[in-house]
Amino acid sequence: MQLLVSPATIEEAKKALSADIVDVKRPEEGSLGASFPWIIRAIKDLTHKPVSAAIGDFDYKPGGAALTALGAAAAGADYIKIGLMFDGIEEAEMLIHSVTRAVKETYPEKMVVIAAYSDWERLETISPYDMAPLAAKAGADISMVDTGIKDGKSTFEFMDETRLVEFTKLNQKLGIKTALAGSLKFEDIEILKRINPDIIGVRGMVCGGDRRAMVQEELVLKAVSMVH
Ligand SMILES: O=C[C@H](O)COP(=O)(O)O
Repeated sequence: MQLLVSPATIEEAKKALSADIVDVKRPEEGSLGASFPWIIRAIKDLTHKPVSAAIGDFDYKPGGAALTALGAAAAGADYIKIGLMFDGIEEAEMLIHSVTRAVKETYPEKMVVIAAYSDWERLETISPYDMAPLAAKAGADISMVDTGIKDGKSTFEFMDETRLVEFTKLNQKLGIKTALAGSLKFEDIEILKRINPDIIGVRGMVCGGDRRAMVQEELVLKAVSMVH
């Protein structure tokens, strides 16, 4: 299991370099809010670790999503991560295909991460179970869940251990990796190890519990030591 930590600034990224993957995002713009290309590039220049970039909680706009994905890849992101903030299988298929093609045509080695939300029922968006086969079919690399509304409620409040194991196994069967996130806490790490996704993603945990605060280096080190 790898640890992905989401800093919002270059200063925070310097405190997150012990994570396995450094994930650049702009929390003010949403759960998977996109940052600026110059921030992604500057963070990429800080480290040899893989850098991930969130590109937004997207409405059904496949053209905009594809161009944004290519922009994040060109800025240096090794993982390009998009959230599906809409419903509809055909729409999701079109958007996932467009984003994956946009990245892979120019950067076949880069990873495409498709996220659906653990709180999809309250958001009325596509479920992670419906998203996963579409991500696998399009040739994306990682199927992810995160909370779409960041109100302190954790993914575990919407998907219990059984449902997260089901999601992880579905991805394994489809030949795609699994990432889990959404207000995860230190005390969840043992359960997460049992579920055994490929990646867990955190921000609030390493900000002292409040994702609007700053990433703290000692909490990143604590998370790294607990995960590995
Ligand atoms: O990709 C990971 C997310 O940034 C998780 O953020 P959070 O732990 O504050 O919910």
